[in-house]
Amino acid sequence: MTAMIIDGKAHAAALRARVADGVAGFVAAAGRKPGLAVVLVGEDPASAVYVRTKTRMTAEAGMAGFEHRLPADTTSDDLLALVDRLNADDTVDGILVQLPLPAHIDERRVLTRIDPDKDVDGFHPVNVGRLATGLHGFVPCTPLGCLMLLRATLGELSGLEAVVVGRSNIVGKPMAQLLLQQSCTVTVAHSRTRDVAAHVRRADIVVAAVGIPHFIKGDWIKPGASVIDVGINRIAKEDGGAGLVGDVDFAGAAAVAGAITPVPGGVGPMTIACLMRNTLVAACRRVCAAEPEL
Ligand SMILES: Nc1nc(=O)c2c([nH]1)NC[C@@H]1CN(c3ccc(C(=O)N[C@@H](CCC(=O)O)C(=O)O)cc3)C=[N+]21
Repeated sequence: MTAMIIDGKAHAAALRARVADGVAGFVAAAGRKPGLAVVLVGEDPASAVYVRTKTRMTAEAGMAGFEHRLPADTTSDDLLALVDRLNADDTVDGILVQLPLPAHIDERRVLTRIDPDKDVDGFHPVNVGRLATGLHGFVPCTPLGCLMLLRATLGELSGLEAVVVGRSNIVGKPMAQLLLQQSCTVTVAHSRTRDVAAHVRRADIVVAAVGIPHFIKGDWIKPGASVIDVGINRIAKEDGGAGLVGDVDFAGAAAVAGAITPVPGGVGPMTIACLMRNTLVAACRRVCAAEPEL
């Protein structure tokens, strides 16, 4: 193995420590804590684990967490009414509605109901438009975390060839926007791309966000490239237990890449740290129109 392992857990802990410092300053100036409301509809066990982690890290950063757990048969109208109350609540700076929502709820309607200035997930079309046009808004936490890891690993990204594999609204599209903003030459590959391997072979930066275990093979990676693996796939292990693997064949890619994120311990922890960051930024903007350095 030749690649440097990008320690997402360590980068996330450092970011959360910077956020905690900023939170202390905010509390001293504003006389209250930044507040994050997390809404979970239904009983999906994986979602429940993420929400618990988010709530714990919110408290560790010195922020106020408001957890709203609603039953799986909650109506769209009830959920929209809760979003309206959170929008109007001055102690709530950030609102996150955990996805996926149950099938009977219109996800788009719920996400567009969130006040864009409290939309710490960055999923509201207003924030998508802000990102695309270079205005201050909220950037989705997972691609923001990926960008921070790339900047920490490579420094300046200008002129680099970047390939994003996956075109979701949550990761692929905003990731491409962020890399374009950094003056990378950006290619977005997806399920209809004719020769994904050929595109990946040209890339100095590979961001894998397809949701297919080990989709990206080691021999696709250009020697020395930086590989960011967004995939979190739960698979059955030979011993009968469950394991987490990424979208990249880690062992194969690590033999040729310059740097690579592991799964777990790569992008995942950065996602939550960026949520803390976005919540502090939301609080600062709402109270004093200030932008903290994070
Ligand atoms: N509105 C909304 N916003 C989200 O940001 C959001 C969401 N819905 N729905 C679910 C996904 C998933 N997600 C993760 C966050 C952290 C880890 C994470 O920290 N993972 C650990 C491992 C965790 C484990 O062992 O299961 C790691 O990769 O090291 C994973 C997944 C945020 N999501």
